[in-house]
Amino acid sequence: LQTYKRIPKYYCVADPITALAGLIIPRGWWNPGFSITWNGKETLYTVRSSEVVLVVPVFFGDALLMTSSPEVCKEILNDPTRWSKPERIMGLDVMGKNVIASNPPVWRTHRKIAAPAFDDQAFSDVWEVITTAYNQMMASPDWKSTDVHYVPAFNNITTRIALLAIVKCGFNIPMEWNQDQDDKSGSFDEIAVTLPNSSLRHIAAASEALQRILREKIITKKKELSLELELDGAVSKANKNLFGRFVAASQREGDRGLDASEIMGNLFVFLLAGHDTTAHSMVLTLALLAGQPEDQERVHRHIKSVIGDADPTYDDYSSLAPVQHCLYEAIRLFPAGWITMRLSGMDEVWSAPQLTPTGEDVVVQKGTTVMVDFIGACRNPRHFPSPHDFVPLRWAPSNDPDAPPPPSMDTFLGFSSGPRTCLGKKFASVEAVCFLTLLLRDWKVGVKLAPGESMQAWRKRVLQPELSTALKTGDVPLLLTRRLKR
Ligand code: HEM
Repeated sequence: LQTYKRIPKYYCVADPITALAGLIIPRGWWNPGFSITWNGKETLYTVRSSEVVLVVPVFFGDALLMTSSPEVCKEILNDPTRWSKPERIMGLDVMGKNVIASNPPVWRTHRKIAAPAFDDQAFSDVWEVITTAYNQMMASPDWKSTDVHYVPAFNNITTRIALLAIVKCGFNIPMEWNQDQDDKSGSFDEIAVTLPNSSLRHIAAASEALQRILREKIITKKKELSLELELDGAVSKANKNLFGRFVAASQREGDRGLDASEIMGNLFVFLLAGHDTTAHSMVLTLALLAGQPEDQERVHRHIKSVIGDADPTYDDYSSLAPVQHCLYEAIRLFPAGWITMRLSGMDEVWSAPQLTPTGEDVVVQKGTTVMVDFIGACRNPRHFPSPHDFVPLRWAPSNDPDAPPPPSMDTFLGFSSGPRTCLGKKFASVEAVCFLTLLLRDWKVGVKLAPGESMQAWRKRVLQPELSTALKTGDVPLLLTRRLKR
């Protein structure tokens, strides 16, 4: 009641169930039942004619503000010192402090170590890993022997592809598409079983298996790096990835550097952040393209015009922009990182278009928790006309002088914004563009409708993501038909 009295009247008070009741339970993200459905999320703001919504808990917990205003979101995200991450989302530090679950100055140290690992060499490695995995997949009897292939859960395929990319390129640890999946002990396949199911109650289980695997690998890596430095005076190219960088930084700085738990903490969150997110974005892109054959044909023709029947190389990446547009449009509709929270370090006044129905500014008191709502911001109709439609072409510059310009990358918050913007943005884009290019070159992606079902009904039935630590799809069934080579 005290909180409620402080709230100016013009804020909308949201229905606590629609408005993410799970998050206001004091156990926060660790609430084992934490799982939020998609229902109503797209229209949360438009039905209230307000880009700020206040969530008032009915029984206990603090009120919190949610916003879909890209202008306000950017203002918040641009200043991680004034707007810190609240304790309640620090649960991701189960294995140790890390770049995601920390605030400045600790966050700055971790980010500085990790950022250089995302360079052109890493992206070119990602490209190669994905191409090899795709070709191994196509050579398997399942795929080779048929021209029409029904996959009941295509998300399992994209999940393995994404795991391969981060494990091989981020950690330089051997893993193959067609590795014997029966022998999982001590390998990343062991945790792959739990990781895709990354609701937080599964994370604890995954982290135990991962700790065991990583502890051994860190010891081996330390010995390897010491030997390299002794013999060559420098760390080899093979160790200039995330794993090598975190271990090398801890050795270099000695007691002042990262300890073993911080190395593990970072490797764990990179696996998590770099795995599920990209996997779901790739399968959602395919599902949306399956529902819009004209867009799929246009992209297929473009791919053929760039690479013909050959495998693409990393040099082709920038020529494959239409594929990237489909990915961005899928992320815009279903942002894998769907929300983040910040705590105001001082009193603030927000001033932006359509923040409130009356057009007034919003006063935010120090200590208020704000949910930066990436779903709301990515579907904000001021920036994205027809916000709920899949329109890959909106991202393409048009020759028509009357056409609206493509959305500015500055207001697209699918990968967040500011100094804490997603570190893996290009990694994810390169990985997804490579995989989608190969698949769309060779296969027409469609769906199997239930009797009497329309495409719209299929989309409504299948594309109902669950909002957990990341936005995730359920099983996405796809029907693939081989294209004839010309
Ligand atoms: C389509 C795929 C992806 C999407 C949509 C995505 C989205 C996001 C978003 C919205 C954030 C901000 C979260 C917050 O502020 O709480 C974020 C942060 C982050 N992402 Fe991604 N991400 C993706 C893939 C990746 C990949 C592949 C990696 C690593 C290989 C990665 C690593 C990170 C890291 C380390 C952060 C934290 C950055 C910091 O706080 O300084 N992400 N991502």
